[in-house]
Amino acid sequence: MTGLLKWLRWGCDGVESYSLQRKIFHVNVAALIAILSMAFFAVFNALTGNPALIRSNLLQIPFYFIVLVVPWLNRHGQAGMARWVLSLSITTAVSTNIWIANGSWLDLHFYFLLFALVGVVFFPIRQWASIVFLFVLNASLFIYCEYVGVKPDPTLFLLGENMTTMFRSAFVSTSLFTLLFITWLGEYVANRNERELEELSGMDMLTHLPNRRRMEQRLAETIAVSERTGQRGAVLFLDLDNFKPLNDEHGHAAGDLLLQEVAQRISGCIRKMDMAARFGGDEFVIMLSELGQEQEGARQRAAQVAEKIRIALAEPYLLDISSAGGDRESVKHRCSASIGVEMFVGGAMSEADILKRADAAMYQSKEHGRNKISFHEEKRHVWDNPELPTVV
Ligand SMILES: Nc1nc2c(ncn2[C@@H]2O[C@H](COP(=O)(O)OP(=O)(O)OP(=O)(O)O)[C@@H](O)[C@H]2O)c(=O)[nH]1
Repeated sequence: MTGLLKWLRWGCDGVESYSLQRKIFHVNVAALIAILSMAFFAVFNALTGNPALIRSNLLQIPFYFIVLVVPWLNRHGQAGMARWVLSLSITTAVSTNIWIANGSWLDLHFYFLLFALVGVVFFPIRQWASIVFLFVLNASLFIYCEYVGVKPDPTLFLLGENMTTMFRSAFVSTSLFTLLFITWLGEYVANRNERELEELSGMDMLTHLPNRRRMEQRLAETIAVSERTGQRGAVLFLDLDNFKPLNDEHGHAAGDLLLQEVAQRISGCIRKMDMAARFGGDEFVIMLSELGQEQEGARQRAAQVAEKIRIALAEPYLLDISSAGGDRESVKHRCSASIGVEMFVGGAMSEADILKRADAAMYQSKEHGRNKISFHEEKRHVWDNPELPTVV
């Protein structure tokens, strides 16, 4: 499977633009689909024993080789050539089949509809003339076959009625299914690229807060500074309580609005030198630095900020959302947060350990009835001291 994925990604590595990478990937995937479909129908054709269909199988042989060249061209930096080879060879393969054997009798020309549309998937939008050319070429071929018609080889009429219906349904449905698959694949890859970009940019696109990666980097830096200065810091792990019902009742957009409002309220409770990040879903992490060198004082300061945030988030939310009919309505919603806190000083613990402990403390808050703040208690967990039994 990884070998196949590597083959499908031939030519993508080293291409800077995500959009071009996507086009190259689609061309390789389409080449694979073309080869598999030709092979699939070749087996069917052979099984019928019909002379016209067997002749069409033989005529398709060169196209297997031509289409196989496509990923190879991509791999050698010839993405433009690969697009044209694929686009023209699939149209020619189907045309040959229609004019030499099938005619328009078996509805194979529905593939021209697919080819008319996939230009937009293969070519960058700025090459609009190529997209339009492929559209006009394939759409004209489809219209000609559908309304003027191409006579099939007379031996094709020897196929029984059932077999004819089966071929027709197969050609129409596989061409439409391929279109659906390629469109879905485009969406899937675009979404994945968006997530990757978000990750790289260090920012959460919904709330405009830093993301997990950025927070982990900053935490590592703060630990290093703390090692030098002896200044204590704290990590607050925050998870909203009963957030899911808001999504379920008023839709995802309402949930998004609430997350944005939560981000603003948290930002309003902390100093410029601190940092709040969205870790994903309804989880946020806040890092407080320079809380002083004295343990109890630092702990109290962290508790004050956590309490300020807890109170701010428990205030009612007025969400301005659109109803299904397009009207706008204001929804009043109440929501709270469970917070877990872990204190740190110097480099005794890694950033991953600190986050893990703050997360565990947050779960204590959930267990104790939500809308609570819990500090991570030393020696509570097995990983704190493997020699001690876990205290529950
Ligand atoms: N609107 C919206 N919802 C999201 C987003 N990311 C995750 N979610 C939803 O957030 C919910 C988080 O689930 P939970 O934390 O288990 O739900 P909860 O109701 O808060 O449960 P408790 O934490 O146990 O109180 C899931 O329903 C996700 O679908 C997002 O970006 N926007």
